[in-house]
Amino acid sequence: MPSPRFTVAYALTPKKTRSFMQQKLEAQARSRGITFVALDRNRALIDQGPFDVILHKLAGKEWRQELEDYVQKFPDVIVLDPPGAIQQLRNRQSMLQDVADLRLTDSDGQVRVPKQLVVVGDSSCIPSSVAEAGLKLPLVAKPLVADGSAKSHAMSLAYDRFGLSSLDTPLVLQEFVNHGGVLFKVYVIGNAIKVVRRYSLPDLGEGDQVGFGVKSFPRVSSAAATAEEADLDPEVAELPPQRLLDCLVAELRTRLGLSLFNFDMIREGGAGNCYYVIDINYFPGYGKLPDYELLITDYLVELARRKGKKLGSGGPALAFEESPSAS
Ligand SMILES: Nc1ncnc2c1ncn2[C@@H]1O[C@H](COP(=O)(O)OP(=O)(O)OP(=O)(O)O)[C@@H](O)[C@H]1O
Ligand SMILES: O=P(O)(O)O[C@H]1[C@H](OP(=O)(O)O)[C@@H](OP(=O)(O)O)[C@@H](O)[C@@H](O)[C@@H]1OP(=O)(O)O
Ligand SMILES: [Mg+2]
Ligand SMILES: [Mg+2]
Repeated sequence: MPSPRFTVAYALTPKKTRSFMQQKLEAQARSRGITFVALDRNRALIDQGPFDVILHKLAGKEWRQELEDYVQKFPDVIVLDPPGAIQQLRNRQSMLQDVADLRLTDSDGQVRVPKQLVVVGDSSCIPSSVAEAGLKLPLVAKPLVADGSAKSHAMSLAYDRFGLSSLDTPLVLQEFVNHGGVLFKVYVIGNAIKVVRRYSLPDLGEGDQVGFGVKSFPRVSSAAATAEEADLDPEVAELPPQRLLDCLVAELRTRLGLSLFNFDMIREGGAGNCYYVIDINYFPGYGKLPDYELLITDYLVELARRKGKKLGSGGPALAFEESPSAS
């Protein structure tokens, strides 16, 4: 009798499909009884399947409706993650609210969010709003909406109040926190947590780092280049305490209702135990994470176990295997 397989359908952008659906993931998953199936976006979702899991990162009301209809028809399907929960991360105000509410403080450190201000009105009011809110310059200006578009990643630094009114609204203005030029990307995959170091913006306010007006800056921390091997100051490079991360992740998983996300964390002054979460991303670039195929597969196997499915092996995890056989 053929061994039961666990079918994971995916609906991702072409860019995400390329970075995530690597051969090593498909091979690893197959060797443990899991089959990936690309959803056909030209056909109604409800006419496809059935599937055990739907992995997705697509925007739009239509897609959301399709998912809801599918869940009604197949209530046993696991949707990673529920669209309603993902929605919270698509706005940089609601994104950090759970971290702010958490007020996490223990013997290992504190976790905060930078002081921030949301401006939705005319940009001419930004200078007075900043003064009224008591925000300290320099500020990071971020588009309010984080919908994955290139525009939603267009960041600027405001060194002084001149030029603030030239910024595009709606936006979030966040106090810049000096952190030694390194940030920690904390990846969450179910119960698994992986932390990597990435280059970040240098500290501001010293020597030639003093700027004027408002300047845009590139996507410094999402580059594939990691700061893992770099010759960093050991204090700056020291990872956040594991216990603090465990506690933070457990809380965020519950509060956000998500199991696939990452967040950017910085350490104030590059030393000490005061941390800030500055960004949370749904279904981030796992493909850049070493051994991500093992972590994703482990999580899917765990989901199968929870569904009471005993998985048979689909063959060896050899990277040169052809596409998965039908279930
Ligand atoms: N409050 C802050 N203090 C200091 N540096 C910051 C702050 N906010 C952002 N940065 C720097 O700017 C970068 C971009 O900001 P952010 O992570 O919010 O943007 P993003 O486009 O959502 O990033 P991602 O590519 O991770 O989705 C951060 O990785 C960090 O280097
Ligand atoms: O493109 P990459 O692989 O770098 O992944 C990035 C991902 O883009 P993708 O979803 O198009 O893949 C981004 O998603 P959107 O906000 O743009 O939706 C965001 O999650 C980044 O934080 C990810 O970078 P990471 O944080 O993992 O370094
Ligand atoms: Mg970020
Ligand atoms: Mg982001």
